[in-house]
Amino acid sequence: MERARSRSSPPLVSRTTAVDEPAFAAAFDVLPSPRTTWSAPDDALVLGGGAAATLTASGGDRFAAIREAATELFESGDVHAGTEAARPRVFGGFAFHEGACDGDPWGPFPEARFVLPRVQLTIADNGAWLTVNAVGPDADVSAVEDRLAREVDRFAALDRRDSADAADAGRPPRPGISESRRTTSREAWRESVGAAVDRIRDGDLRKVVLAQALEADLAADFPRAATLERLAEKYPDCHRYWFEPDGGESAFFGATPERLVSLRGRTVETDALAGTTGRGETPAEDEWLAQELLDDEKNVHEHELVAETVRDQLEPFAASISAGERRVRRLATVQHLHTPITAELDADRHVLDLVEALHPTPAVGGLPPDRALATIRETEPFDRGWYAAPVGWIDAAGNGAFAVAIRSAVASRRRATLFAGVGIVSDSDPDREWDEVQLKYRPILDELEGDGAGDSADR
Ligand SMILES: C=C(O[C@H]1C=CC=C(C(=O)O)[C@@H]1O)C(=O)O
Repeated sequence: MERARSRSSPPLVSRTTAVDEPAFAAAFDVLPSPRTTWSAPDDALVLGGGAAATLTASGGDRFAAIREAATELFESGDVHAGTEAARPRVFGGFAFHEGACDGDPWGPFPEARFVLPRVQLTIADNGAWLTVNAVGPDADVSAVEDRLAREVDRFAALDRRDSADAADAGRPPRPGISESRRTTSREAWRESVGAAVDRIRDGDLRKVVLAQALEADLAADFPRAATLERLAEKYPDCHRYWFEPDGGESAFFGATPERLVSLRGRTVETDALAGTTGRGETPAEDEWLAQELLDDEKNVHEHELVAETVRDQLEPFAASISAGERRVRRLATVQHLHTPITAELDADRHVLDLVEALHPTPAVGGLPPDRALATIRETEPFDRGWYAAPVGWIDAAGNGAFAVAIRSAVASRRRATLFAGVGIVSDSDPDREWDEVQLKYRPILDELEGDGAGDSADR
């Protein structure tokens, strides 16, 4: 089993200065690969370019290995961050399970990979900040300060942030899809959902989340920055992420409504999110669908299995746990049942202890976890890679925030592979679950299909 390794060793030097906010696309395009973006509803937007340090790991102990490597990286630092949001953080993610990155399109993705950006633009409530980080032999204070001065000049020459309308007018169009292939035919889907339902009715399983993948050939080059901007406008209250492995040929990205866990000090916030319906054509229809979802036994059962399990998994770490009221979370393309859960820890912990304990929640795995995972591996004819796995950041104090990487895809210049899944319980109907998968492709598919599109891939 590979151990986590840092390609450089501490100490770390980090310098930050305030800058005028550039246009997102201009900043994204000027940053070197590997690029990272991270944005959460209650967090700053971060754009990272290059790697001052890269932590990778694989195997069953990948969470512990990354925790150790991050702790070592942050052990000794000479940091002038200027603002909290620009403090050194490593950004990245994990594979769904061991061996999940073996097949296409996951070749360039390790089973765990976190990057301390070399150059980082942070856009926070208190302004825009530019940071240069260096680790090991590069960690010379005057070299870092010189590099920061050069980066400040480079960023000062970029276009300023436009109004949303002006930015939209200047963006490349959506690429369009010339051809698409599914991993799973409707017939194969009916069979595997039917088999899962039988196992649930026999008492062998309680729930399993089965997913599909959709590979789309793009009719034009994938417009990376424009896609991220459009997702930000359409999904402002989702976690949005972009991770490039080495080489920058492809990237894993998405806009997920599901937080896995955030830890600040001893305060934990997490969500149970499961149970889905569509959006209505009118506000009244939306309300009707939301009420139907709240009253629907199958969806409430599917949701409660997640909420209960998240509470149970936090229990060993917590001095107290409280769950909010179950309600409907409305997104641009779907509505979900949502229960916010908070806890106070009984001792200091690293965020990765919680990530490891919670992943995979039954919103993306199932119950009992081992049997559900075995069912997923036997049933799904593709590798999940980082789909439905934890993505997020870690800081020097062991705080962090992780989201569940759903509503996601891997994209290269002319191809994208999209992933989406559904929770199967005893009264799941294969055709309704099929339709729900198609709804869950929408956030990414909407950004790929051409604007005039007769090229829809998911009907
Ligand atoms: C597994 C996915 O969604 C999960 C999150 C919210 C609702 C879900 C559901 O209702 O089935 C899924 O558990 C996905 O979008 O790929």
